[in-house]
Amino acid sequence: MTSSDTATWPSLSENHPLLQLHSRLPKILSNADHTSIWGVQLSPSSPPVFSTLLILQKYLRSVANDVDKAGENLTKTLKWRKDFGLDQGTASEDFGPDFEGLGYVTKVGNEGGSRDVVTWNVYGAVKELKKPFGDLNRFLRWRLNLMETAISHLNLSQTSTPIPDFGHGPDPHRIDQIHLYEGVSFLRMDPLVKAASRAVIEIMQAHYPELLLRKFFVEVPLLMSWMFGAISLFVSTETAKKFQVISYKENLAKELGNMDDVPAEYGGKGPDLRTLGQRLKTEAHQ
Ligand code: HEM
Repeated sequence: MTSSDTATWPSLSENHPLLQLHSRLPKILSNADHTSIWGVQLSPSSPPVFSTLLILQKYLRSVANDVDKAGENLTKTLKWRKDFGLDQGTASEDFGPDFEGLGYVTKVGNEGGSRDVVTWNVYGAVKELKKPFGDLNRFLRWRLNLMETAISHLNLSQTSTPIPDFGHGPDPHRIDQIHLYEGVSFLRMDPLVKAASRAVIEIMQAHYPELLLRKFFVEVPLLMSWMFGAISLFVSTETAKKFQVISYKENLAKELGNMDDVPAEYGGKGPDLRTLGQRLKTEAHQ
């Protein structure tokens, strides 16, 4: 039993959309033939389990409490997770040298005194596009592995922090994402990058609702700033509102609101990304 199983959700009226969606779980789970998501085992038991409500809340918030739509979307996600082979609890895959140095997960302290999970995508470090992007399926497995690792650090099955204000306040269980574009040397939209970014955007939109806190695009070369508008066209308005372009990498720490957990290269006082990423891994195993 986890601490989340015993935590109490703020009391809800009988007709609350969250309880309506919860009552549909047995059908959703049997239709999808899959019950796990982001480290949480969805449970239809009553009284409802805290971690199950946290997941349902995200699905409801992403569709303005439309219970039918939330149920449909959750069913699709669970089916997709099963097909994609997520939640199998196997040892983490080694993606080899083509992905070396391209992605990190760290934590950055926030104003509230806790720490936000952050994913770093160092796309500017890609020298040969074919290496990470040539095999779309392999790239997707790598990118989603980074996302799933970041989510695992939210400890959704353990937490007892509900979304404040009966689900209307800011969701504390979200992650920051940072794209580092320094050194990008491809001035046109390569078909491989186009295919990879479209596929990730689609999957994130369909299967990772309410998980993005903020998204930073750092050191976008002036000649490529048009790409921001072009790619943002495929993203929902709600998501695009969370985007921020940072022209000078030294300004990133200030925007993140933390010095100690951000590498000196990005205006902080912390060590490099490799060290910070390793630090989080060690912490998680303690
Ligand atoms: C050739 C260099 C580039 C590569 C390899 C690249 C790669 C990617 C990939 C793989 C994604 C999918 C989302 C993710 O992984 O989180 C993405 C998304 C995106 N990229 Fe880039 N990109 C490049 C250049 C740019 C530039 C110059 C801009 C301009 C700011 C840009 C803006 C965006 C935006 C707005 C998204 C959508 C974000 C989202 O919804 O997740 N990209 N990029």
